[in-house]
Formats: sequence, C-alpha cells, structure tokens
Amino acid sequence: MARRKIALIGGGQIGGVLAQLCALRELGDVVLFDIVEGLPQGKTLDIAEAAPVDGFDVQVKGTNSYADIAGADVVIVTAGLPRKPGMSRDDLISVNSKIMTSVAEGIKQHAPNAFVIVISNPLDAMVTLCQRITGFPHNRVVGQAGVLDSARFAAFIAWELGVSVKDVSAVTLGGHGDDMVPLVRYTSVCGIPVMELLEQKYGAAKAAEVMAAMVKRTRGAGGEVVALLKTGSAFYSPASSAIAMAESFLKDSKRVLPTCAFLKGEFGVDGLYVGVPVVIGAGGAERVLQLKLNAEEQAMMDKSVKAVKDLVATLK
Ligand SMILES: NC(=O)C1=CN([C@@H]2O[C@H](COP(=O)(O)OP(=O)(O)OC[C@H]3O[C@@H](n4cnc5c(N)ncnc54)[C@H](O)[C@@H]3O)[C@@H](O)[C@H]2O)C=CC1
Ligand SMILES: O=C([O-])CC(=O)C(=O)O
Repeated sequence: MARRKIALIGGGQIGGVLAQLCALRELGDVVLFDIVEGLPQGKTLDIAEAAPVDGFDVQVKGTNSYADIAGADVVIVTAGLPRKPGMSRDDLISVNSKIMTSVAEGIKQHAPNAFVIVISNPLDAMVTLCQRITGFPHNRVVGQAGVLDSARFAAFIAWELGVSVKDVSAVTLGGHGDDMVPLVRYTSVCGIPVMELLEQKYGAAKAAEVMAAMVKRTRGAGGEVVALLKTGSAFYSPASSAIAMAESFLKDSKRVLPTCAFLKGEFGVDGLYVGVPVVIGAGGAERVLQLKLNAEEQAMMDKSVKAVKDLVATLK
C-alpha cells in the first residue's frame, strides 16, 4: 500500500508540532503548508534532519503551494490567528473567517477526498465554515476541541486524586468555549465514578467544591495558557489531540473521541456542529454516540449549543 499522506495547513506553533508528531509516529508523508515563505520549508527541514536520530522514515515537506497537498488522506487546519490575553476565542471570528475561506477553497480544489480536521478558532464556527465552503460531506469535516478539553479535565482529576492520567476517563460536550460541558457524572477512574472517590477523600460538601473548581479550570484552561504565554495559545496538547483523531481515521481504529461533529437531531440538536462523542474510523466521523443527560446537564448543553448557534449565525 502506498504511504498515507497528511497535509497540515498552517505552519505556526501547532502546525510545527503536528508535523513532528506525524513524523515520529510514522503516520505517513507530511506536507506542511503556510503562506509565509520559508516558514514551512524551514520547519520541515529541521524536523527531517532529526530523522536519523529519531529513526523515522517518512518524507516531511514544507510548501507555499496548495498543489503539494494533492492526494492527502488527512488535512489538519491550524491556519489562523491565536488569541491574546484579554480576548475570547470568538473575537477571532472575523479575521480567521477570511483565512478559513481561502484555506477551504484550497482544500476543496486540491484534496477533494481528504478527511479534514479543523483546529483554528473559534472552533465550532470555523468547522462550519470549512464544511460549507468545501461542500464535503459532514462526516469528512470535523473539529478538534473535545479531545483536548476532556484531556485537560482528566489531567486535573488525576493530579487531584494522585492517580495515573491513564486511568481517568473523562468526557466533555458542547462548544469549545467557556460554556463547554465537562460531564462529571460520566467521568470515572478505572470505572469508579469520580465523585465517589472525591467524597471518600473529602466528604460530600468539600468534594462538590473541589469538583466545581476543576470544572471551572477546565472551562478556562485555554485562557490559563494564553495568560501565561502572553504571545500565543496552547500548542503541544492541541496537536496531540488532533493526532489522536487523525490516527484513528488512518488506522480505522474506531476510537470514541469527543469531536466537533455535525448533529442531525442527536442531543436534540439539528443542523449544527458541536462537540459530542464520535466514533472515528476510515469513514471519518462514522457515528455519534448518545448518552442520557439529566436536567442540569441538558441545561448546560443547551446553553453551550446556543452560544455556538449565535456565533455561527454571524458567519457571512
Ligand atoms: N481547537 C483547539 O483546541 C485549539 C485551537 N487553537 C487555534 O489554532 C489556531 C492556530 O494556533 P497556532 O498554531 O498557535 O497559531 P500560529 O500563529 O502559531 O500559527 C498560525 C499560522 O497560520 C498561518 N496562516 C495565516 N493565514 C494563513 C492562510 N491564509 N493560509 C495558510 N496559513 C495561514 C500563519 O502564517 C501562521 O504560521 C489559532 O486560531 C488558535 O486559536 C489553538 C489551540 C487549541
Ligand atoms: O484558548 C485558546 O485560545 C486556544 C484554545 O482553543 C485552547 O487552548 O483550548
């Protein structure tokens, strides 16, 4: 079988880490595209020169020409500005919509059969725009947010309980904004509901307080990194998260990953991209997995969905 091809649109902070992860894991040949001349060429040359040390055997090429993404199996889009301290992700919609418009046209023309994973913010709106412009089927255009949001939630829980991050299973729903919905009731450690463990440690009242603080930190986790970095946003963990999605597609693993996917009635949402658990395999976003929400969770989901809907309504 010919080697798989992964095109990365945007050669900035996340794009560079994506290229390195694709190479280290030998997911396929990599093309890194950016409009800045020399940037993707320089980054990929640097990565390729590590091949003899790391022992990966794939091609890693930088380009300013969309023609080079032809035949890509997967396209991951990070083109777009990151926010600065004091900004919300939604503040990026105007500038990043223009960028996404040109990117989606490039993908449509040169990689018409690709599975597209969007990372650019504001995430839910940028995925929507990318799908509208490419016209690709909804199962082939998704967004990365939930893998990262739930990883952050899992990390905070593992640190709090003094257990391995490997044994925490956490899930978040909704848009990639401050109203996202970390689902405490469906989050567990080796199958044990997380609140049981927190209550054993602290008693019921304090356990609720500790969990509320972790939920709040998860919702604001992107902003926490932005405030520390001052000149950009998180890039290692978003890259790892998108790679998990790309790998599940390329290997047809059918991993269940929180994904920004197009809903057609699931969770009571119709015709909108929003974060939900999705089976990712060779067919792209193959299936949305549903779960029962209680009244409080549904109210949080409704609030998050409304925020996405209102933002998407402003897209030209
Ligand atoms: N969904 C998520 O979980 C996350 C999303 N993000 C978002 O990802 C995006 C990228 O973040 P970084 O890589 O840190 O930003 P960055 O500024 O380091 O890189 C963005 C790159 O996009 C390129 N670019 C600009 N216009 C372009 C165009 N028309 N075509 C191709 N490339 C173009 C720039 O030259 C730059 O190299 C931001 O919008 C950020 O908010 C960041 C973290 C997490
Ligand atoms: O917060 C930001 O601007 C970047 C992002 O989406 C994240 O790290 O979750």
